Amino acid sequence: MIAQKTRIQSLFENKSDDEKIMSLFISAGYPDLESTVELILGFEVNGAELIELGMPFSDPLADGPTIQYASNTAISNGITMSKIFEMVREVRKSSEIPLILMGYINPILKYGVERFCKEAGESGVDGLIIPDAPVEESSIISKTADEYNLNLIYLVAPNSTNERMRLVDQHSNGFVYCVSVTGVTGAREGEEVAKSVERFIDRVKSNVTKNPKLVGFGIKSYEDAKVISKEVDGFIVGSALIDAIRKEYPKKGWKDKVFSFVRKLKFGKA
Ligand SMILES: O=P(O)(O)OC[C@@H](O)[C@@H](O)c1c[nH]c2ccccc12
Repeated sequence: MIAQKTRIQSLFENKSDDEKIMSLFISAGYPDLESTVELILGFEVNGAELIELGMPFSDPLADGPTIQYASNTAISNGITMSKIFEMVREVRKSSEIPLILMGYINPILKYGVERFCKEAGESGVDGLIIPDAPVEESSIISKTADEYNLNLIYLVAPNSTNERMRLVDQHSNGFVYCVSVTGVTGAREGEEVAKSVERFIDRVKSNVTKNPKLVGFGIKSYEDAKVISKEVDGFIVGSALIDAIRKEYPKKGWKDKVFSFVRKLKFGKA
C-alpha cells in the first residue's frame, strides 16, 4: 500500500520558515461531551493549526494535576472511545484541521489495536501520541498505524541521549514532540522553562533532522511560546488552555472567553 500524506505532513510541508504552528491539547469530553467539537472548530477559527485530542484515562502517568482533572471530569461525563471517534467524524464534516489522538496504551490494547487504528483512520484522525509506548515498544502498534495512515509521534526530553533522539527521529513521522522540561505536563513559571530549554533545543536540532519539531510542556502565554519555540516549528499548549476553560465554565459566554485566550496565545492580543 502506498502511504498517503496525512494532514499533519501537509501542514508542515506548506508552512513557511518563520511561521510557528500552534497546537492545542484538549481532553475529549471536557468540560462536557457537547462542547468538544465546538471547541475544536473554534480553536481552528481562532488560530490553532493542529489539535491534540486527549483520550481520558484513569491512570495518566505523564500528566500533571490540570490534565488529570480534565481527564477525570471527562470520564465522569461518560466519555468512551466510540464517543471520541464520533467527535472526530463530526469535526471532519466541516474541518480539515490535522488531528492527533493522544492517550495511553492500555485502553488501546483493551479496545484492540486493529479496531482502534481502523476506526481512528476511518474517522479522520491523522496521528497518534502514546507516551507510554516509546520507540522500543513501538512494534505493538506501528505496523497497524501505518496501514491506516496514522503518523506516530514520539517524544524527546532533556534527559534523552543524542542516540535516543536520533532513534526517535527515525521512527517518528509527522513531527517530533520536544518535551521542554523533565516531569509531568502543566504550566510552570515561564522563566523556568526558558532557562533550560536552549541547550536542549540545540541538541534536538543536531539530532532530529528528518522531522519537524514542536515543543510543549509548561507554555502558558504568547510570550512563553515566542521564547521557547524560537528555534523550532511551533509549540503545544494544554494545561494553560484547560485552566482557561476551568476559570470560565459554565458561566455565560465562557466559550468566547476561551477563544479570546486562544487568540492571545497565537497573536499576542485578543
Ligand atoms: O499541559 P502542557 O504543560 O501545556 O503540555 C502539553 C500537554 O499537556 C499535551 O501535549 C499532553 C497531554 N498529555 C500528555 C502526555 C504526554 C505528553 C504530552 C501530553
